[in-house]
Amino acid sequence: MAPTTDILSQLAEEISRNTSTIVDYLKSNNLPQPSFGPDGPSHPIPTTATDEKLSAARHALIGASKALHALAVGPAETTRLFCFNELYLLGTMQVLCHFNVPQQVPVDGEINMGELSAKTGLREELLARFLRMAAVNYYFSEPRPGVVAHTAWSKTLASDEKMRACVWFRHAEMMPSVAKLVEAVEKFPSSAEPQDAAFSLAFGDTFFDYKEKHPDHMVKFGLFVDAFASGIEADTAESIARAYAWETLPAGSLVVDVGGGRGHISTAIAREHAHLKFQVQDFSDLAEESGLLQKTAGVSDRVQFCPHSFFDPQPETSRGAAVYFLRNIMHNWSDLYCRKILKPIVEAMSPDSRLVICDIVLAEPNTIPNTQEARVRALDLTMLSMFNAKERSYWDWQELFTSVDARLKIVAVAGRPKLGTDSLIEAQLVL
Ligand SMILES: C[S@@+](CC[C@H](N)C(=O)[O-])C[C@H]1O[C@@H](n2cnc3c(N)ncnc32)[C@H](O)[C@@H]1O
Repeated sequence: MAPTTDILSQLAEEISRNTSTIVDYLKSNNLPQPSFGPDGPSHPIPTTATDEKLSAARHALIGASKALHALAVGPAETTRLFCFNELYLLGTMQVLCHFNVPQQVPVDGEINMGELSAKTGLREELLARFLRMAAVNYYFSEPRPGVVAHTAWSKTLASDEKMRACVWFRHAEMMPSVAKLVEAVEKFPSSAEPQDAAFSLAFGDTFFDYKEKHPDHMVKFGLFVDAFASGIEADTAESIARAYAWETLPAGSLVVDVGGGRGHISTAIAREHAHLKFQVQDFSDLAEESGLLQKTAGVSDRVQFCPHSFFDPQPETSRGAAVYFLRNIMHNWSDLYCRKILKPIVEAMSPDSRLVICDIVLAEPNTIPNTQEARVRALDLTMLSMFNAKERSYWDWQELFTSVDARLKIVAVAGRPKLGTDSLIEAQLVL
């Protein structure tokens, strides 16, 4: 039987209710209302993971308006026009960023198309076509024919190279990898090897080996990661420093930050918890930068860098540590390689040692807001296409741990509202 429920009105009501919550919040906190204009706020609804009511209203509003939009367009039209706009919007934004168009449009004024063409070197007729495609998607406006101005959206790209790196990464690395997904899945349906991932088929090298040979990609990837990690509900070093009971560890306890990069997370934790010592393990080429970071932060006496590959046995100096901490490491690797990373850690753990992993714990389908789930599903497939790796559910984590050592059991998981997308998964050798 054909559906009779008036779902459009239900969604409209949900939109109206959550809009009121948000508008009231903005008014009572004297905050600007969202706007497309160049002076519109870049984070109009300033939620954080801990701001539960506002965050829930925002997710509900986005989710209900997404559903209402889908129902209004309808299934056949959605499929007929599948990703049509998004594909060319991505290409358009990459062209505009490549020709430095966002930086050449005055942030609080206008410029005519001819002048902009001369400044950017992008032929005027092409410039106009790309700009008009961008403008129907809220990036740039044409207040009068032939005149260009910023919107709040395009303004985010004008002064922030990290934002431009987001466009670049999606276009230059994700799109070619996505185009190779069918080939990767057909040729290597159950491969655990990064060299069989879609990225490697597209670029002829694994993700990080390619970066090493193309430093320009490495730099832009770093900018992209920074932008991604600083968004609404992102997990900052500071939130991680507060999300775990670091204060309960005995004075002088050692935390080993495995694959810790320059050690920015250890530094943040060290600053808040003066009774702890840290060993940051990563490739030796990060030693200098790491030392500088610790010095600037005034924690050099408690945070030391140790060149170490996580596939090798833990050094003597870090055996029996209080905590082995791994942030955003495991989701870059298949189970096969995760076992190779965990084995030397487990061998070094004492019965009191904790393994603390900071990564996503995938929720069961349909148990979190659609917008949040869509984001982690996309992250999961990013891990597949870039590395042949994955995001994991609670049971995936537990199964992985058990496959390394039957005694390794999850003892706690800290997630929302203390953290945003990631969780802290704490495991111990339980005899
Ligand atoms: C996604 S980053 C995460 C860095 C850091 N944990 C953080 O949360 O910002 C992955 C890190 O793993 C490091 N890495 C990759 N292979 C490694 C290996 N075999 N041994 C040690 N570190 C490695 C990289 O150099 C990089 O710093």
